[in-house]
Amino acid sequence: AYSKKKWTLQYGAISIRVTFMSLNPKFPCLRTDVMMVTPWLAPIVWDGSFNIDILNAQFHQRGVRIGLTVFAIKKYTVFLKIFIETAEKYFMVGHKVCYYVFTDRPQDIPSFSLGEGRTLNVIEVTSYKRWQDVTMRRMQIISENCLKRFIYEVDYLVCSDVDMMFAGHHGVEMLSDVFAAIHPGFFQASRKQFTHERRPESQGYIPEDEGDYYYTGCYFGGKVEEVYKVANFCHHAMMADKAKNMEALWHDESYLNRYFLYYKPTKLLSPEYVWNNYYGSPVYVKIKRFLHVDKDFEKIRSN
Ligand SMILES: CC(=O)N[C@H]1[C@@H](OP(=O)(O)OP(=O)(O)OC[C@H]2O[C@@H](n3ccc(=O)[nH]c3=O)[C@H](O)[C@@H]2O)O[C@H](CO)[C@H](O)[C@@H]1O
Ligand SMILES: [Mn+2]
Repeated sequence: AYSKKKWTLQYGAISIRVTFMSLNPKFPCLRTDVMMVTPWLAPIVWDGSFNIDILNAQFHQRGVRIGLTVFAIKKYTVFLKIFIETAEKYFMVGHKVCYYVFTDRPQDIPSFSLGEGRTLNVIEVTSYKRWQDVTMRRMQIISENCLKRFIYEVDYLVCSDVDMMFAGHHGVEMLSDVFAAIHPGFFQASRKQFTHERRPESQGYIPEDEGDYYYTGCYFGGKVEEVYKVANFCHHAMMADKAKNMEALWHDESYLNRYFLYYKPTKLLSPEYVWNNYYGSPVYVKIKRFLHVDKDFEKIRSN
């Protein structure tokens, strides 16, 4: 049942020919067309790389509680309905889930009928005039709530953009001490093409010859203690730049990438977990689990 095969692994511009013993086809937990592990041995989650029954049993045994944070500030409240409705269908089904909806318009949040073991908390926050500040200040609010609330209520946190809809399974295979998702526009890109912040004066700075992957700012998470460290770092980096009248190229996403360069994620999510139809349908992405909802930027970001 076992045979020797030659496979090619791709890491940025480097491709390596390797010989593997092929695994029992009944447990095909290996993909040979994509990179499945980082050079620091963190798994990269792709369809076909895990057995969900084993994982569910493990997480149920621990009675794990998962928080999902999402911000719906100003006009972005319109995205919430489809976000929550599709999360009910696909996000951590069968586990204990706590949604945390941060908004400046609590009266505009509809009520949802939720599955068993799932709750939704609406938390009122103040808004900012510039959309860039709205997106960046999420880090401050997340870090503060880690200490005030999340640490007492959940084990893991998943932090997401709201202009998204779930379209496929998002389960406990995602969870790890600290995880990040590869941005769908950059999983085949080389280091040179990553749109990191390149000004050395910025706290988001990543030198040209560094940077492992380009991570999206719209989806990350981990244990509450770890998410606290991520969010706290990003918020302080942003404030230090602000004091110098600077703002990193892609806002919170740039600071997040800087954090993960020196404090590597323990698990990576493939772009299946944050797809955007703008990038078409490459063969590697066999399932699009999470999709950007199209938006009229000018309309939705205007005050
Ligand atoms: C897929 C991806 O890489 N997403 C990132 C990208 O997103 P986008 O260009 O998709 O940014 P966006 O407009 O979705 O803003 C990020 C998030 O902030 C919240 N929001 C923003 C404005 C507002 O008026 N009200 C409000 O609630 C909302 O949760 C939204 O989803 O760039 C942003 C910063 O430039 C963030 O890093 C996003 O995470
Ligand atoms: Mn978004």
